[in-house]
Amino acid sequence: MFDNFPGNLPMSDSPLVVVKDLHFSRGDMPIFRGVDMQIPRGKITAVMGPSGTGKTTLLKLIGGQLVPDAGQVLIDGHDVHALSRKALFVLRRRMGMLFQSGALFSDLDVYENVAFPLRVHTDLPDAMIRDVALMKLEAVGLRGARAMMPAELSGGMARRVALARAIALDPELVLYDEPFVGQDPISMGVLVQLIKRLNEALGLTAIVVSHDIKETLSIADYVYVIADGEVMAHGTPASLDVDDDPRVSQFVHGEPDGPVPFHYPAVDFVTDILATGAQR
Ligand SMILES: Nc1ncnc2c1ncn2[C@@H]1O[C@H](COP(=O)(O)OP(=O)(O)OP(=O)(O)O)[C@@H](O)[C@H]1O
Repeated sequence: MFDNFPGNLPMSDSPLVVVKDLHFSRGDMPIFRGVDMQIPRGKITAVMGPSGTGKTTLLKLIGGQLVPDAGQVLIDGHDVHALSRKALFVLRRRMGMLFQSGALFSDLDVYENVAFPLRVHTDLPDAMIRDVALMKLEAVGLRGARAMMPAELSGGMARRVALARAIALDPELVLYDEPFVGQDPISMGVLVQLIKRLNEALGLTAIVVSHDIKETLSIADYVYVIADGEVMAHGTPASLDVDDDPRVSQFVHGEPDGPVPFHYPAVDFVTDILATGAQR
């Protein structure tokens, strides 16, 4: 009876997430013009591309926070945008999200931040919540910091607590949006390894959106590069490294100059400067 309920976990080699001919616009600005992707199970897939290309938007479409104009996102065969609210809620429990803006609750200590999703989404007794929360904090190396308040944490520690919270419900799929942003090289290295280790230990499927090309490629099993509303390239890090498309090469090697423009589309600069009147 519940065979096709999104809470079920069929074992399969098929991709966990399939994005089919996705179209999405913001007002009259097209963001995606037919994006296709397959996110393999149990692997880390990186989504990269120039700034403003829609990577965060893509994660929100996958998570069901945004609705596409056309096309589909299938998670384990379930069309995310065709689900009832209840079924989407159940499906979301199988996803952990570590968003750039996903700040910790500043009035809850570290322990309560990690326990929060368990309290909201489960009926577990307190003793079990404690075990799970401490296990997740142990996994990110911060069991000893359980009584600290978010304001007392370094940026790296805060990101690790947010990660512990994101995996509190044992998600199958974790969406990371710029997990390394604002980190010093040491805490960045710690986070990179942590994401890799957690993925292996918990058999997670991860989608990582990041500008930190070197770090992300060092842990990614597969990479999609998106630009101009489309998938520009995809493959393993090694195959992209030797891709001779200059746009892919510019991106993968982090070169500032190349075919991928630095500027957001705008009218000609001189025309803009010479324009008169009060317009901005
Ligand atoms: N709430 C919103 N309303 C209108 N436009 C938006 C909104 N959020 C994002 N956009 C626009 O959608 C486009 C894609 O944004 P998005 O944040 O997905 O890009 P990104 O690739 O994640 O960027 P970055 O790498 O710089 O974080 C941008 O042009 C942005 O200005």
